[in-house]
Amino acid sequence: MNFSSVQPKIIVVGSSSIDLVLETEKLPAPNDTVLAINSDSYFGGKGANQAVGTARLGASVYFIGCVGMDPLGQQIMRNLVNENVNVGFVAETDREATGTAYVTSSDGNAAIVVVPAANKLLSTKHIEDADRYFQTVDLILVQLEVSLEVVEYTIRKAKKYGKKVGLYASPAMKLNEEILENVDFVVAKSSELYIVFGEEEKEQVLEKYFNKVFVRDDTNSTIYFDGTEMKYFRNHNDNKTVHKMGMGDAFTSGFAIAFCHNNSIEECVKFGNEVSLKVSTKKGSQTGLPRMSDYTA
Ligand SMILES: OC[C@H]1O[C@H](O)[C@H](O)[C@@H]1O
Repeated sequence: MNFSSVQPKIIVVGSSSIDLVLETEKLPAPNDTVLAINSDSYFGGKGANQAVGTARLGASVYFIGCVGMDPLGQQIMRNLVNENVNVGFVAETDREATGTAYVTSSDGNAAIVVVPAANKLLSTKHIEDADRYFQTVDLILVQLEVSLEVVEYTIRKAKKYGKKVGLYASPAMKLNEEILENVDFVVAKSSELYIVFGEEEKEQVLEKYFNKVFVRDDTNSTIYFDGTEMKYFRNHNDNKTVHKMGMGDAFTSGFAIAFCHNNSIEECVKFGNEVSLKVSTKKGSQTGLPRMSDYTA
């Protein structure tokens, strides 16, 4: 794994939120009432998680998102600044509250309900305002917690300037061919593949989008097709896994950093898995994200 001395520049377009996590003995079944063992709040949102993930790994990161003009929005802004993420393009709105995610967590597994709120007000105008920065960065990262219109607009702008784009296809939705053609890598969950790609079988999807689609499951394994054979890598440590939330964002962050440093696809996947494993050892989507010093010291 090679980390060149050139600092990668990344724009992350996406959501930010406060995650309210209720820990329970078991995830409640429909119509159940269960008691929480404890409750806590963490910084989250797939966009902000990836902004923090890539910044901790040494990138210069611009986050483009939208928060409410409320105390939670201020906390998110302060956290991003503390994490060395540039917030010059984060919009603040008085029309919606800051996004939140309600999480029930048991045995490390999480059931998440996202309230997009201010995140859904992120518009193509906000992306346009950052136009000149798109020309200067190495990679743009997007996920699906902001409007599809914004995601598509971002990808088109990135391509206009010949920039690389990575997409974490979560929460899952059907992606159109234009998106799939124009992104350089897509991270998707195994259990949601049929939603993102329609009816196609996993093998078919991976072969069609070889070296482009990376499918993960919650045992922290990643599978892809390299043009010749299926490749499968797994980093797992049952004893240390306390929290599976945020593993996809962490994988995407690690993959993105390795990609910006021009490593092979295999190295990108291995590093993504490693970063994802780290985040699973602490509660919260951002807490356990590793720093570049963990790898270069
Ligand atoms: O990917 C994990 C994230 O999904 C949800 O958006 C939560 O905010 C959580 O931080």
